[in-house]
Amino acid sequence: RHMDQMTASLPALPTLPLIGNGSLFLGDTQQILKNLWTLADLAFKHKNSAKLWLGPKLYVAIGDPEDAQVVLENCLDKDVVYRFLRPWLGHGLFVAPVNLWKAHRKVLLPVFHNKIVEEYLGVIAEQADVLVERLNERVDAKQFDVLKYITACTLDIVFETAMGERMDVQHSPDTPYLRARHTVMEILNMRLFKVWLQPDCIFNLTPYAKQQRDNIDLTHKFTDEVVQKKRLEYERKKGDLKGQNDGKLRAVLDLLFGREIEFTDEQLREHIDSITIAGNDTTALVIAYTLVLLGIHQDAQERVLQEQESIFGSSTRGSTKEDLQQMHYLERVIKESMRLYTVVPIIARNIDRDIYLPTCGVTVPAGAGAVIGAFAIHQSAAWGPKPEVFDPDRFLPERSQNRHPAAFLPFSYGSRNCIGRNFGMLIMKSIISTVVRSYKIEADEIGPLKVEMLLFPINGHQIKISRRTLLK
Ligand code: HEM
Repeated sequence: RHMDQMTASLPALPTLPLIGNGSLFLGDTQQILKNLWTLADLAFKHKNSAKLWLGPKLYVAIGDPEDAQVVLENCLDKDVVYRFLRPWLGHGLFVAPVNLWKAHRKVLLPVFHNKIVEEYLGVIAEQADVLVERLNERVDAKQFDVLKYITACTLDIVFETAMGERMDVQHSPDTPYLRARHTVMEILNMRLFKVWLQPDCIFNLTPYAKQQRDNIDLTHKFTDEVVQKKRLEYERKKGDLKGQNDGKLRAVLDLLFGREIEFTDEQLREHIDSITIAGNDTTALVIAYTLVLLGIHQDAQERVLQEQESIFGSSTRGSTKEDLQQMHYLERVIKESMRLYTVVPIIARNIDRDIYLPTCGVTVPAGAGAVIGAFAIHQSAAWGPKPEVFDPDRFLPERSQNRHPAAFLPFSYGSRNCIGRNFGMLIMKSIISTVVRSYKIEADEIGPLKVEMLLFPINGHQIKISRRTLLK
């Protein structure tokens, strides 16, 4: 009651007894996205925020950059909804409680510094070449879903750079480990949107609980073995190679030994699993959306190609960091793709103390949750008229300078934003550069979308490709 009073000026959709607005999350994943848009439209008609009750818990849905900024800068604790990830990711960075997160993020931050991730460009270039080779089977054929090709490629990149292990998913996509990962993700997704499966006491009675446990065990065992192997290597080298680089790739895991916090093997596993899970599907999806958008907008594809030719001539070699720095237009295209198709559409935080939101003029009470609608903010008034139009030049510096800094948050915002965002940009630019130099892409509209943990097109990322004649 007290919470309801404090937030009385916020608009709300009608509630039902007990479940409140829980019905927003009933139905298929396409319907759920439509419901989220209904909520966003309601917020836009008021001061860009609305409230909803999920069972006994109050949430404030935020569609305003200023209010999003206040929450993301001040409330670093993740919402309880992320608890489903705990059995899998433990206290890895993604779901770690705030105190532990602060200490660990400080140690992990330098590992994702540009200077380090740039060392991974060789791995990225190699895997991009394999991707181009694999796509060859689709040349001049009918439309196909490009996401599965891209996902295999980003998995190879993220695994090798995070763990130092070459998985070769692009050539052998069907392994027990990958199957287990997939099953766990499917169960987590299902639980997120089937509210009746959320209480542990009910979930544990279903066969999914055992299936989840068995598959999580299998993935843990896999990462544990890699961690143990790397620890042995680290101990062996510690004595004779102080500070020297033996020329081998320094994967994220290698860099987590001997730091100011001595991570246990379990903590290492939790961090590495979090990184490979947070870093893969996100990156793959943005690449796939961008390729489809380039297929739809031939003028943009032509501009990307011209920029590529000005950097590479007719070469199909991989990108260096200097090359990537010159891909200004491609960077704008990728940003526009992330704005229109925000692959992490919602960010949910726990409000751990009363917090005043300046735009909606409401103090949100401690104990409530905040749902930042990144997908809605990306199409809000902050983007001027026609936010639905694909226009990469919105990101030109002169057109960006008056925009609110939190109007664009594909990687979230504030100190708990995406730690891998620079690495992600590096991968995305590199891969798209290689694909566009090799193939001309054609595509139709993306069509209806659905929200699972991430945002997917119902009909997949359909494209048609033909080989570019100019390039060898
Ligand atoms: C286009 C690619 C990517 C997108 C759109 C993306 C998006 C995000 C977002 C929105 C968050 C915050 C999630 C939340 O609070 O609910 C996040 C966190 C995170 N991301 Fe990314 N990400 C991308 C790539 C990567 C890559 C390449 C890595 C690592 C290899 C990575 C690792 C992480 C980690 C570890 C976190 C948790 C950070 C923390 O809580 O301190 N991400 N990402």
